[in-house]
Amino acid sequence: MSVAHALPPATTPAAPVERDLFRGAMARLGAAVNLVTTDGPAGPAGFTATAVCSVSDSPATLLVCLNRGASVHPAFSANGVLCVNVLAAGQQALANLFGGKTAMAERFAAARWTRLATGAPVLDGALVACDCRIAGVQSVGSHDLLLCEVLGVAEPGGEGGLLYFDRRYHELA
Ligand SMILES: NC(=O)c1ccc[n+]([C@@H]2O[C@H](COP(=O)([O-])OP(=O)(O)OC[C@H]3O[C@@H](n4cnc5c(N)ncnc54)[C@H](O)[C@@H]3O)[C@@H](O)[C@H]2O)c1
Ligand SMILES: Cc1cc2c(cc1C)N(C[C@H](O)[C@H](O)[C@H](O)COP(=O)(O)O)c1[nH]c(=O)[nH]c(=O)c1N2
Repeated sequence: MSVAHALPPATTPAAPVERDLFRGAMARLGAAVNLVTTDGPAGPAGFTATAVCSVSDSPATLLVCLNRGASVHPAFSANGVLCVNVLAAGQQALANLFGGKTAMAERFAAARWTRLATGAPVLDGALVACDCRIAGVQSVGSHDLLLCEVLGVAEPGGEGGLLYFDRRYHELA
């Protein structure tokens, strides 16, 4: 039997699905949890992000999706640099702090930080940190897609992974 005969006929939906259906689908797409930080003329800022992925290894490029309505958005635009701190097992409290409506000083006071070349904060105990320059930005719907050139990588000492799946955190050994 050919592959075509094994598949039902295609349909062509007229429009994107509604928001809650989409979010329910995305809740089943597990992802790493990251603190994305910045510093520079607009001062320090940081937020929790799961919408982060690898784009290209030459040049080394990451994608970070940032809601334009987030309080941190102007700081990332003005500073032009960021660090993707991939969280390790046990760092759920930091993920909640940087994902809520908490004041920026309180977010950064909860952990220890160093810096690499760009000056964006590097989280002590992260699994890995990618120090980046924002090389391009494209707006899609509610979010800005930040295309980030990776200028440096550090391993700040964390062990074990942290995933966000089914609206909960899960630790990986
Ligand atoms: N990509 C994002 O912007 C994103 C991702 C995860 C969580 N969040 C924030 O955290 C809150 C709690 O999330 P939850 O997973 O517990 O439940 P939820 O039902 O609000 O979201 C389920 C999933 O949908 C996706 N999602 C949520 N809000 C989105 C948005 N504005 N744009 C694109 N994708 C989105 C994410 O993959 C999320 O894990 C969300 O309401 C949102 O404010 C945002
Ligand atoms: C687990 C999880 C994952 C994400 C988020 C939250 C949480 C809890 N948030 C929301 C984001 O962290 C939040 O909007 C920021 O903290 C900014 O909040 P304020 O606008 O400063 O209150 C988020 N926002 C975003 O723009 N892109 C993303 O990928 C994610 N991912």
